[in-house]
Amino acid sequence: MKITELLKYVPYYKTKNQIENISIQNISMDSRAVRPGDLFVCIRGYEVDGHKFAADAVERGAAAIVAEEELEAEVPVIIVNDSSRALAMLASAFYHNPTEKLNLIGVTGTNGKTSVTYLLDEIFRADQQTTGLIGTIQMSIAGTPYPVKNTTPDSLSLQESFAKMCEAKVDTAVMEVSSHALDQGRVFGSDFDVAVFTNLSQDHLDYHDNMDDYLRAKSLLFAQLGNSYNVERAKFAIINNDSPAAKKLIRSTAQPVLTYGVNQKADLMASDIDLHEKGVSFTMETPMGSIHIESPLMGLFSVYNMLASAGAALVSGVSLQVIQQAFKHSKGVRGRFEPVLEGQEFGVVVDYAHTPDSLENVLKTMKDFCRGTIHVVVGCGGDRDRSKRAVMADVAMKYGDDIIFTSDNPRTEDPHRILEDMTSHLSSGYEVIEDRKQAIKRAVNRAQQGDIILIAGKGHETYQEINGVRYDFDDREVARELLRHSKESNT
Ligand SMILES: CC(=O)N[C@H]1[C@@H](OP(=O)(O)OP(=O)(O)OC[C@H]2O[C@@H](n3ccc(=O)[nH]c3=O)[C@H](O)[C@@H]2O)O[C@H](CO)[C@@H](O)[C@@H]1O[C@H](C)C(=O)N[C@@H](C)C(=O)N[C@H](CCC(=O)O)C(=O)O
Ligand SMILES: Nc1ncnc2c1ncn2[C@@H]1O[C@H](COP(=O)(O)OP(=O)(O)OP(=O)(O)O)[C@@H](O)[C@H]1O
Ligand SMILES: N[C@H](CCC[C@H](N)C(=O)O)C(=O)O
Ligand SMILES: [Mg+2]
Repeated sequence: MKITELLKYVPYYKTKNQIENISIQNISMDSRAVRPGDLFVCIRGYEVDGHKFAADAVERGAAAIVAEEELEAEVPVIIVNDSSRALAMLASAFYHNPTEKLNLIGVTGTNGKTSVTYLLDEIFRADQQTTGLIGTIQMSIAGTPYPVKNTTPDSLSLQESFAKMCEAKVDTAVMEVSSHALDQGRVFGSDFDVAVFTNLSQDHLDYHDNMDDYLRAKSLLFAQLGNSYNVERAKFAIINNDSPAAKKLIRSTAQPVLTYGVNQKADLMASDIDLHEKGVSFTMETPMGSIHIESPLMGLFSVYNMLASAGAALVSGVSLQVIQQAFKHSKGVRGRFEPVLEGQEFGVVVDYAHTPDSLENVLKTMKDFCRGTIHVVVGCGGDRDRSKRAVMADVAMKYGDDIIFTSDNPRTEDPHRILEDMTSHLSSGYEVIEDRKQAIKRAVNRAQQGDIILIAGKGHETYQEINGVRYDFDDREVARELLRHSKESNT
């Protein structure tokens, strides 16, 4: 492809050399993957500066370089203000702007992104559509799963995936959009039709300076809504009006907004909410009429997730009846309030709650039904937001009865230090068992009929990352094995 064709999509650049005759084979952001004829884009990263690898890329045959500074190179150098965002535009153009052909829904917020994207996928499949899904657990294109490295992929892999979706005749693609991705321009240039906001609470303060900065990153999804070349379809923002962040987000978009909620007046509202042991039921009032919802999903937070996905589905033209059926038959998400059933007399639930707010939501839901003791096994990840650790411990202490603090993914941190961060302000009433399997075992041994064990923080994860090594570890498998073992030793 001619480089000048691609550069039409980059709003501002300068170059010292002639580029008119240059064609490129591919685009690369990693010098190690450059092949002859590629365009190499230098990205200033968090670990290293990609500009350092320009010479390496040229040695491997790069036909041209995109950079944020003038570099000495034997090939043309195209200088841009922001190479991450330039890469996103180049990638979209290289794959023929695939998002213009998809109904693309982006979901952002601290908690509930994976849950809402899975609900939306269920709704669109119930509507007989071919779907694409991108998020924390995996990517799937027309039912075929692919592994992922990030919740939101880098812009190059993302546009390639969108192109694959177009080839597979995907009608609607639903994706999680993390605040990191928005900040780094990974979704820049993607033509979203609907942008959904779930909620904002404390997380990622290792990356964002403060909560305002975190919200500013989230607001970029709403600010870019409708900023593409495709003006044929109406765009919509779907916003949780019960969130204190709602007003700022509503003001950040120039597109029509549909609000949802339970407390504040909104376009989609839930009333007559019944949260019970087997799920939820409520009346959903929408601009298209009211409908009774029953679902096996647990807790008030699931009502919010259903309202968010109903809003996005309705503006995409799906009927209320299809939405109602999808909610009724929802299978839930792996590792999200997932029960582990081995015929034991108490409940065991594995959940991905790794923020104070999600832990509180899950524990509140359990407290409503549990007649016995609530055992909580929880830890915090290493190399991530330190300031949420003590708050998560407080939440566990407030709602749980038998608290065991343990390791999550320590990554490169000392697990002992993470546990210190969680507990140093507490005096008593908890136990620390660093080894996660032993911690789960302790809860299983102590649980009695009518109790619930919550194993929080790792959900669907099938590994535990310690010092750069990922060891096999699946909370669900570990719990299952321990439950079977305890049953055998009791018989
Ligand atoms: C802190 C962070 O967000 N890092 C992301 C970032 O990587 P980075 O800036 O560290 O990259 P780098 O290693 O410094 O490299 C800079 C550039 O030099 C290039 N390079 C490097 C070496 C070389 O020899 N040659 C070369 O060309 C690299 O290809 C890259 O283009 O850009 C990469 C590509 O997009 C991401 O994969 C990576 O995510 C890392 C793995 C990560 O853990 N990110 C987490 C914090 C994250 O993004 N999480 C959110 C979910 C959060 C949530 O909502 O819960 C997510 O979306 O996954
Ligand atoms: N709407 C919600 N509000 C608060 N907590 C929620 C909500 N939905 C789910 N949760 C809780 O948060 C946990 C994570 O949910 P989910 O995986 O859907 O969030 P996410 O935003 O995708 O997280 P991540 O940022 O890690 O990708 C769930 O296991 C549940 O405990
Ligand atoms: N997307 C989340 C994942 C956290 C999962 C938890 N198990 C941990 O390792 O901290 C994050 O990047 O903060
Ligand atoms: Mg997720």
